[in-house]
Amino acid sequence: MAPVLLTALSTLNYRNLEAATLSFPAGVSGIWGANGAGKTNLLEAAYLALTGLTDAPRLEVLVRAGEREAYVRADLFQGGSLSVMETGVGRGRRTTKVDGVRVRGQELPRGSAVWIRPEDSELVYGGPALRRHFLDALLSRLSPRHAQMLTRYERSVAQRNAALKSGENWGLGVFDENLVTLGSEIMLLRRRAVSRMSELAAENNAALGSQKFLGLELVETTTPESFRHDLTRRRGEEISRGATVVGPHRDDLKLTLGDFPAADYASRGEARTIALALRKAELDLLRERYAEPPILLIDDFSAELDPQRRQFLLELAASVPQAIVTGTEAFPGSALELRASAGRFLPELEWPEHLQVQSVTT
Ligand SMILES: Nc1ncnc2c1ncn2[C@@H]1O[C@H](COP(=O)(O)OP(=O)(O)OP(=O)(O)O)[C@@H](O)[C@H]1O
Repeated sequence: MAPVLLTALSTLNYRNLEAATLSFPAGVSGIWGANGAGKTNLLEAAYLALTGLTDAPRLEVLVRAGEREAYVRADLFQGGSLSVMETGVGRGRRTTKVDGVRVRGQELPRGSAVWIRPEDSELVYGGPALRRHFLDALLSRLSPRHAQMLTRYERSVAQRNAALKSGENWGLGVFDENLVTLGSEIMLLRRRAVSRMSELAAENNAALGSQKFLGLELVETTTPESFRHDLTRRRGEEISRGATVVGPHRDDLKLTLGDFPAADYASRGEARTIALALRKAELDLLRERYAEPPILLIDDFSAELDPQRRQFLLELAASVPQAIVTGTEAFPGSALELRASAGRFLPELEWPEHLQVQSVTT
């Protein structure tokens, strides 16, 4: 099967990026430049165009200050043909098109990219919500059914919480039915995925040179069998707190390193290794599911000072059909090298002479 490739990325009014279309070859594209040049923004734009996903707290932060709408377009070579995916975002709204036809965001090919970032360490140190989000975002990309269940479950929790807050407790039974049906299925899907993910993450952690075993465990607030009973049992507490206190929306993905919880005991370096092991597990699972490795986006390679993790990233980038890697220095072995400055990305030779880095002779 032909590999999945991002052949071109276009952006307009996207954060600090100058309106442009960049072409990418197969292999590794290295993008380097000073802090604040727009390297992360470029990968974020590529990830949004490819998957429809963004972690931005509000869509309008993606729009260049002073403008009303931003636009990203990915030309994707997949399954032997080219498709054009376009996303437009503005305050609280988004439109997505594939080959000119409007689609819902979930209909984009979600297995097409994995984004590795320095802030992934927060998966270890951050709260349960971050890990739940990691797990559910991945599961939603692996299974449209999970994505659908999750949306409906979250809506049910919100409605139930509103009823609990308003004191309209007579209707809770109807919400409970929905919650138990959807929540139980989510728990089962999560259990299956975590079981495979923990094998892969442990392997990757060892491949990264860690001597300690990385364990992943789903910590559930209830089970499919006892969900209904637990809702009834804790009704008094729920009414006084105005919130649904059991269910998959309160579960955690606990990480242990050796004998200890990683969140409390892992060093910065160990946390970075765990985060990389998790992201690589994400890539492995997407590759297993879609039979094709996703496009790999690696942000700020040069922040990685540890030789073993650097080597791991180098090999990982070389192992997939296409990777785009950013850093403050050139990435070894790139098929394409672009220099970033003030939202512009050009091959070194194409920079106007007065903007080129002067070599200093002593
Ligand atoms: N909506 C926006 N409009 C205009 N500029 C923005 C917007 N959002 C972010 N920026 C600016 O984009 C610039 C580039 O940010 P980016 O995170 O991409 O830099 P970077 O090259 O990855 O830097 P670093 O190496 O420090 O990670 C920042 O200076 C930021 O202020």
